[in-house]
Amino acid sequence: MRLIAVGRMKASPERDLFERYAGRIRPRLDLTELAESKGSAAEVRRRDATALLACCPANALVIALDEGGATPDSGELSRMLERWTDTGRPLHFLIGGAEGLENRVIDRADATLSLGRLTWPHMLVRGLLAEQLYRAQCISTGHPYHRSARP
Ligand SMILES: C[S@@+](CC[C@H](N)C(=O)[O-])C[C@H]1O[C@@H](n2cnc3c(N)ncnc32)[C@H](O)[C@@H]1O
Repeated sequence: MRLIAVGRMKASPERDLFERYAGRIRPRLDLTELAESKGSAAEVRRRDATALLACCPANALVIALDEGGATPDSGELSRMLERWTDTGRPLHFLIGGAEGLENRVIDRADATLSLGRLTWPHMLVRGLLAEQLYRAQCISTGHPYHRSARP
């Protein structure tokens, strides 16, 4: 599994959060960081989109992180992750930069995923995603990390 994200993360609490959970995911979640683009908002979105898409091979199953994407609960995400994994295609998760994702990225994506309607800082989204992927795997394997009080 690969995460492709705009921006280079310095040593920070956000980086610690990402590494804590990314290190627990199997197979590991590899990170590709892209340099922040410069220019107008539209140029930044276009350059980010070009760079993100260039990292996705034709056979990749692309999941774009976007506020307007699908909003599964953790159990549903667990089942989605199982289905994506079962395709045998390499999973590529994409996180945009400060200007968000151009429509080209959404159009290429096989799925979109929202972490809620609130806009999160893109560096924090990495850690949130890694935690949810780890949680999804724990649900699939019955690991007690995930506790659900709901049916
Ligand atoms: C700071 S946000 C960009 C906000 C931008 N104004 C927009 O409308 O997309 C940077 C990136 O973080 C991710 N992101 C932020 N909040 C998110 C959320 N609630 N769900 C999923 N992804 C999110 C998306 O990939 C987004 O492109």
